[in-house]
Amino acid sequence: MKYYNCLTKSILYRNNSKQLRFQSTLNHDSIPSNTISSDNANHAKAFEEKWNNAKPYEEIPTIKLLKFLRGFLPGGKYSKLDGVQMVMDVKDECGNISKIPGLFGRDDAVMSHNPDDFEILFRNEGIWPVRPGSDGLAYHRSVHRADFFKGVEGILATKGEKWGSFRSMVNPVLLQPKNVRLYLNKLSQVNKEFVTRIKDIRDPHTLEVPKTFETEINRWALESISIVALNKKFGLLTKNHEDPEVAQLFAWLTDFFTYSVDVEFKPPIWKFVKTRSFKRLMAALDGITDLTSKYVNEAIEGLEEERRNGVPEKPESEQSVLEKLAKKDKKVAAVMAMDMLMAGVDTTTSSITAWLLCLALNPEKQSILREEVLKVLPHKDSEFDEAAFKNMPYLRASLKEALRVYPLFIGTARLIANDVVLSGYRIPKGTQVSIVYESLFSDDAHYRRAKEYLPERWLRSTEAVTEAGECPQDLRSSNPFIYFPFGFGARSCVGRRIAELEMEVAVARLIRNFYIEFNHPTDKPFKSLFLRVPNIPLTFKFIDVQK
Ligand code: HEM
Repeated sequence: MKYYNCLTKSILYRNNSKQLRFQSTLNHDSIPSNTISSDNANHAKAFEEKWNNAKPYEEIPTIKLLKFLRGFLPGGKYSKLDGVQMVMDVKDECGNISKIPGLFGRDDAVMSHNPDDFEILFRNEGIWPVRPGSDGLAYHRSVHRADFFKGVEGILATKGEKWGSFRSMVNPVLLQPKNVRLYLNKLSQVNKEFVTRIKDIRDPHTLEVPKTFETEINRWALESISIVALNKKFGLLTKNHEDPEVAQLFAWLTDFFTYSVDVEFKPPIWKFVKTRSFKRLMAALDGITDLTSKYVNEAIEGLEEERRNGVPEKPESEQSVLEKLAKKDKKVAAVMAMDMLMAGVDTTTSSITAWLLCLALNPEKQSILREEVLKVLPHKDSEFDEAAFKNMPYLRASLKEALRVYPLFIGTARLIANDVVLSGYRIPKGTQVSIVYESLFSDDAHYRRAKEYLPERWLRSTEAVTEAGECPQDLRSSNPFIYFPFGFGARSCVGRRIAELEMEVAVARLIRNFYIEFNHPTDKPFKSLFLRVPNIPLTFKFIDVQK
């Protein structure tokens, strides 16, 4: 009986997600035009009614301008809060939808915690969606270092058609699973080195790694992304782990995320007076630009020298993202490689930390994962077979669940491209709307047993997966518009496939080699800068798996 219940729910769930995909790629050309016009007319009428019945924009609960401003002064209530705490404080005061007053020339921003609004926002993000919140980076690239970035400001900082042409060039290289899997073996090599490094640095008695393990994960992350972006090995997990240039790069990346919070979320005084945070942000971005462009130039020169020396072009499977894109446009290739180095270190560091913590704190789930890994990696140093690697549902599910338990970002934002009604209020076209999903992830109203780490939620199984007879569908949210850790739509994370592959290859190798434990307090394991970063010493215990 349980089997049939699960089967039916599974079919319903799949239909639901198919519908979601269909709607998002809806091609009106394939629908008879008379259907479109009558559908459009009905839709317009229904919307007009909804709009007329909605409450005016001005009535959205808000915090009075002066009170809000005072909150940021020394001793004010926001002055000591991090980004997430501030967002939650506003939610406590105003409810599920609120309006953050615009200050110093910045527009008001609407913030919604209501999942019914999320779908409406994404359906109305327009052809070239704009995600606000990168003003500092955009200023750096279009004004401060216009000399360098002129005309090619990169994905993170560009808007409109220019962003569209950039993205359409990099999507086929970065997002196609076929292209990404080409890096499987190279990444596997990095992770064998990671295993050796862990054995070298762990305490021989306690088997715990030092408090500085976060830096080792940073090194793993940069080593992994530079293999993909530049086809370059820094050797950070072997002989070059103390590379001073790379240590400086990590410091600049930390500054980038730290000072971005002040520049993007606090009153933008920097638009009038260059504040200390603004100057430090520009300095960090200057450093990142100069160093990553040095790496990119070295990689391009290396390629050109090979050509000059008559070395035949490498097969697709050997080429880096830089090499593939350079064939289309050299400058785009260089800026994209820089974006990847900027966006691909702290993101994967925090996410793999989250995953390792979840597995360490849930040894029974770790054992299930190890069983699956043993089939694909029968020996500790076995290589990944692509077909077998594709068939690792528990690995994939356990990553998805880790990103639910400890999400990297608390939400995302868009400039809305049409008039819409959100949570019963009229929101005019052009308004900045942030959606915050993080508190929904840990809410039992949306996820049964929300506080528990249950990778089973994300399995496709048609059988009951828990002792209580629950199927995966019971454990997932019935609203498909709640869970999107990599964002949604055309402006979603371009590095998603790479990030997933890097982390999956790493965790499979680590779990094959070690039983992982964490025997220290984990009350607040992450703090919020621009993104979540580890907040505790990552003293994992790595015990060798014997066979
Ligand atoms: C687990 C790791 C990662 C997570 C959870 C993550 C998540 C995200 C999210 C939520 C967004 C915003 C999406 C939206 O607004 O709809 C984003 C954008 C982006 N991510 Fe990632 N990311 C990760 C790793 C990476 C990596 C490794 C790269 C480098 C290749 C990368 C490059 C980017 C870029 C360039 C954008 C901007 C895309 C655009 O605006 O068109 N990310 N990411």
